Amino acid sequence: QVEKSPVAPDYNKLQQIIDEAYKLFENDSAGAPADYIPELARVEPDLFGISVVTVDGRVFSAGHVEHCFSIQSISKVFTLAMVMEQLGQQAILEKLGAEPTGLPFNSVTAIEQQATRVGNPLVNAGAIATTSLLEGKSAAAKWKNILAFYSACAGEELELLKDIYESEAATNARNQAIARLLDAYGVMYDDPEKAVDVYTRQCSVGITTKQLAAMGATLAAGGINPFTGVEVMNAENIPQILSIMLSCGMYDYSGTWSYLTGLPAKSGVGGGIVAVVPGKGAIAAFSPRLDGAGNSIRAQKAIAYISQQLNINIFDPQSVGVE
Ligand SMILES: NC(=O)CC[C@H](N)C(=O)O
Repeated sequence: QVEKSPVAPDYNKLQQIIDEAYKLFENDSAGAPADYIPELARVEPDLFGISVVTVDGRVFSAGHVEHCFSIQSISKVFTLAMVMEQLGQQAILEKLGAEPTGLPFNSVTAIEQQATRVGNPLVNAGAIATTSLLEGKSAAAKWKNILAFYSACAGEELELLKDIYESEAATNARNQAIARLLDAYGVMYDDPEKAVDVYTRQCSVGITTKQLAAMGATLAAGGINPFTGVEVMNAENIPQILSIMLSCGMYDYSGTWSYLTGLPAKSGVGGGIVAVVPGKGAIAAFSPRLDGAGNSIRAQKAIAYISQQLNINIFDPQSVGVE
């Protein structure tokens, strides 16, 4: 039986584990970058970065952590946080739901099957519906609020990656079809075209692994950004947000991910993944090559390795993190 004591975390060991994860998976070239968005297919596939940000604002990194990549589906978590704040937890459950679809993130079949049509806010249908629920006078006002909120969560000013946005906007017929189908079912709460445009913009926000880890650490810290100390979201909503991340955040691989890591996480087809360790911090990783579900392969492996080495798993009553 290993003795666990509430001693100060060993930050040297944490850095060492991150370096090990980088070295272990550095030469792993399995998978392929997303190519249904032309600009994503042009990203350098060998990029690989890992960052950990703690709730008290310490940063630990390895690899290409300066590279700015598109946040993609990870944005869905933060727009959900905004809408939950505006409409409350019950409205999220009723209008969007919290059920994993068990189907790919852009599934139309899921819309036909799910009671709420969208299933949950972390698949494309649910995320476009979430964006359509956002309060705001115009699409431009909603987008401005989204960018400001994401920036507050990162603790730094974030920007739109124009090339990604234009490329995705020119090829997002499927998301437009999803929005129109939701409209036909009465679960689209703004003009479908405008909602898809705002959604496409939110997916095209550029972030580094450090900024992504800071966004996750804000969730871990009860809504307080660890760098700025600003309270950016309501702490009361965070258990519900993390619950949806755990059951739906890794697309139709969420069950296996939960089984392997016991950590709420969210991935994006840009190659980023962030895993949240409540009360402690967040682990973010980025690498463009994806598996069949759309999750970055090296980012998954790095986060799983780090969390296992640190003995962090929300279902483990002994889990105390770094010792
Ligand atoms: N899984 C993802 O990251 C998908 C996001 C992407 N913008 C899309 O709508 O297809």
